[in-house]
Amino acid sequence: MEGLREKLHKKSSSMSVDQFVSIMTPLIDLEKEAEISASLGSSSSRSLDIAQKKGSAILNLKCTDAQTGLMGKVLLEFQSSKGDVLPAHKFGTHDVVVLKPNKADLGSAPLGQGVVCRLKDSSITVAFDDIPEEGLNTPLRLEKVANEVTYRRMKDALIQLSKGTQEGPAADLIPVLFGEKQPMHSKKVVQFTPFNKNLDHSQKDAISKAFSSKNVFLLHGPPGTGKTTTVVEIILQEVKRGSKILACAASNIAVDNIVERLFPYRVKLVRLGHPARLLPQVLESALDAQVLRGDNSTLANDIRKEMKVLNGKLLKAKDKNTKRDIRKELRTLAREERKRQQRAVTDVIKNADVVLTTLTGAFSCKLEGSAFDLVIIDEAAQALEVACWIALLKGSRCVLVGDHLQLPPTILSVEAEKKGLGKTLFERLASMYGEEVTSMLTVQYRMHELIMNWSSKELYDSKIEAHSSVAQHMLYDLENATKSSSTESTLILIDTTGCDMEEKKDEDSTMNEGEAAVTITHAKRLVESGVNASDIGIITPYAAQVTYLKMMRSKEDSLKDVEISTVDGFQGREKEAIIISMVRSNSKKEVGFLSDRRRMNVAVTRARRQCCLVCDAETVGHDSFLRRLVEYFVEYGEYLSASEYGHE
Ligand SMILES: Nc1ncnc2c1ncn2[C@@H]1O[C@H](COP(=O)(O)OP(=O)(O)OP(=O)(O)O)[C@@H](O)[C@H]1O
Repeated sequence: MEGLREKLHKKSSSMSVDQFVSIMTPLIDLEKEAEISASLGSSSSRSLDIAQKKGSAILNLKCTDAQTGLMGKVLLEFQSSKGDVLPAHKFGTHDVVVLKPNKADLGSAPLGQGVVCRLKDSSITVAFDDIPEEGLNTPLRLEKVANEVTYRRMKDALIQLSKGTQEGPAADLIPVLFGEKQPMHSKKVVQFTPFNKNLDHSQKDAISKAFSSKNVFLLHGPPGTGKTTTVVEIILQEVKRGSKILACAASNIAVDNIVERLFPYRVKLVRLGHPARLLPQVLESALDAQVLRGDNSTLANDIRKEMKVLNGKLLKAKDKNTKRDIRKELRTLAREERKRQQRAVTDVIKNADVVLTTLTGAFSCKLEGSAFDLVIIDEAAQALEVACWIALLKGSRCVLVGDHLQLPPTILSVEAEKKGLGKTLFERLASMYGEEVTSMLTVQYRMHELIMNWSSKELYDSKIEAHSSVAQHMLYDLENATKSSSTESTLILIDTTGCDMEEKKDEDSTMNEGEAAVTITHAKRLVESGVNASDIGIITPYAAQVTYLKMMRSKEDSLKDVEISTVDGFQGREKEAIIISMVRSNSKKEVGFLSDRRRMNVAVTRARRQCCLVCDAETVGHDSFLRRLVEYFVEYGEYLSASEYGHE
């Protein structure tokens, strides 16, 4: 019998479709407004210098390279006119940007619009559909534009959702995801012969549970436990059983990751999406590439050639009747060409067993009318629930993959955040149905067990175990690395308490110069002990500290390949050695958003062999969760005072 507590809990997490649609619709608008005002709207009266400071424009650029690639796209590379590191900015790969002459007014027409496809410290590469006709030899600027398409698609999905309860492929799934009907499973334990012979017991258990679920299954994957490995096996097994699958993730990189891992198994798959957003190694499986290879596409091409000849004849023709006949023929050919093109696209999608795309990409008109037996959503705990619905509406069964104990999606609008836009479907279902629909992966393949144990105890009921291949691995076991005072410990705490290293406010962020110096010194010592700079990551919760650390890194040649990022920006990644700069150090003992358990969970679990925490133990220790973290490092690691790192 279900207890009262469970019932109450379910009730608080469930709401009707109509409630969901009416709560979310205005929140999507709020978030769109927030994104527009964070980027550069044409009506913005702010000056360009402020825009650059805010990171939404990069001024004084020169075009340093032009190449064609990506199925006819033009790739232009830009560098700062002075040739140094680009100023701090908020541009990310896949962002939509416009190119303008540096001096042009804010609201002026752009030379072109494109998608960022590569970012380095000193250059940014953008993919344009066509090469801008002029102006490339003059000083230029790039502006970030809000991606309004995403919001439009989410709102359309909400409209479809409110209509779709009675009809459509997801008609039986929707009531289960809103708590109106119970999830169903087949009683039989499903046996299967794995394609991947190395699967561990928790991965196999999760996969058979996924097979027996008739509507929804949550694959809970704590850091390093092989979520993608498990997703790939689920896809392979489902294809073997004859299912047609839509596999999505919030980010392009996660989608490409699955595509790459499916390649060796020769699955019939197609990847939908803008070529500039795809990894080069998966371009061959892109829809555009497959359409170009199809018979219908060749026919469409022949028709276009014929039309060109007819257009030539039309220009020369004098007689009225001849002209009329040619026009008629052209119209027929144009219709035929369109039909062939569409058929080429439909053929590719119809023949594929697995269609892969981002969640917003699942809205593509190319999938209109397609229904899937299974929708798989990776990174589901990092995606807006509304975005998940774009994909979910196309299937009758779903598998959601993620970890709600890591960071949720970033919400720009404070109000939308407060009103629940950031609450994910994964989290909602996990609290509504719990173990009934969930399996957690429990063997991890990334971290030394000392790094893992803290996270396992604090967040995963001590259920995670380290695989023997990583449980004891040390930094000095890496090729070229030597055993030294810097490499011999798995956990290091460098305490800045009493070292006069106070934090400093910087506009809407916080930084700590003293702590940055200590952090850089530790990175240098690791490199001196033979650790590759590219195996080291420096992460910090604060954007201003990232900028300051990058500036310091630019003065140290040996640290060129050390990656520096916010914690949020490093989710999903890993490095052999991670140095965390916690920044907060103040007499009021304020710790701000450091106290979010999920953020520190992500930070610590990025490290494979060494995790070094640089912090003011007295300030951060004011928060009980952070105090336990510091105490853990003191007990199981090496404790050092920042004063030992001061003068290098
Ligand atoms: N059963 C297994 N046996 C051996 N190695 C495994 C197994 N499962 C996963 N791994 C290894 O663990 C690492 C992480 O796995 P994978 O790439 O599937 O996870 P991910 O989804 O990228 O990461 P995370 O689990 O952190 O989300 C990979 O190097 C993978 O080869």
